[in-house]
Amino acid sequence: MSSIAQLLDGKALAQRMQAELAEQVKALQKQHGRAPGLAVLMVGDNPASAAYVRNKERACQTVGIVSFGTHFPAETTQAELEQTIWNLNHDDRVDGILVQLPLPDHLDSVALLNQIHPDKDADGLHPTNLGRLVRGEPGLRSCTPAGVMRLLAEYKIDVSGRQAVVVGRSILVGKPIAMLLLEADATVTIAHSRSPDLSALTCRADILIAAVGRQNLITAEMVKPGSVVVDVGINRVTDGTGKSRLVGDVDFSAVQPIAAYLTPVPGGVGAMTVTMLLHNTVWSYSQKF
Ligand SMILES: Nc1nc2c(c(=O)[nH]1)N[C@@H](CN(C=O)c1ccc(C(=O)N[C@@H](CCC(=O)O)C(=O)O)cc1)CN2
Repeated sequence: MSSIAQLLDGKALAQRMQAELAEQVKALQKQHGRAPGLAVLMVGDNPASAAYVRNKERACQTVGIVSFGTHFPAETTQAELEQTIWNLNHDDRVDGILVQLPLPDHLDSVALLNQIHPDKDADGLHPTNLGRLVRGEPGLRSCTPAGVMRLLAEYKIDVSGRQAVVVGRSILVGKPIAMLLLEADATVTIAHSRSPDLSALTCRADILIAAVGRQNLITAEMVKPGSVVVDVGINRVTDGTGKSRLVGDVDFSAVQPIAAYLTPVPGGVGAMTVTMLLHNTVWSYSQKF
């Protein structure tokens, strides 16, 4: 008899966490006389980025974080953005700063992220915070990877001593999630576009993290029966009728009868990303007192 994977419901967990954060923010505001503040820098008119930024601003409102939205035209220069970050670094009302990615091609995103003060680095992408992560020290953790770990913990999925395979090596997801899994005592393999025989690696995984951004990259044959499959992919596809929808990197319907746990897209990891950003902003604020 075949069973079906239990879905890891990121949307429900994100809602519960936001309710808790709202209580925490209310108490902190009462105690310290101001609410935490988050500044989101968006450059250009990428429609997906604009939607994510709107979601972030709405989520701030939900939990009582003050959001300082800054939307710049696509032709904004590196120097102008660096000046803005300098101002935000020195603004006492601002506890978290993030630069919505991707940026237009003429901008150097790495150089820009490096300008954010590490204590206000709400996305956890500054070299200091990535260094703290590697050293296992407290610090701001990247939102999507932290959301994955929170989701696994919620479902009491222990990764200690288990084989984890991360497919993808981005700074935003692949590398930090690998470090978080390692910190939680998993045996971690990072696979990428140059890894030969990807299936041989993924089939060994007790915990499989797909973070590439390619629809149906992970097929049923690539999944170990009874494993935990976490889909971090966000791919917008258009069907025959012209309707667009969001899918992950995992062939969901084929993998669902094989895995023990599986994250849906949407409603899985993506739903946790914004909540972890709010969590980071409140954490940065709390560190000041
Ligand atoms: N500075 C950053 N830029 C980007 C990040 C990031 O973490 N920091 N990640 C992505 C985009 N992103 C946040 O910015 C993000 C992606 C997806 C979701 C999300 O809620 N997904 C939902 C579905 C939403 C929908 O229907 O469109 C889900 O999967 O359930 C939130 C945030 C790239 N840029």
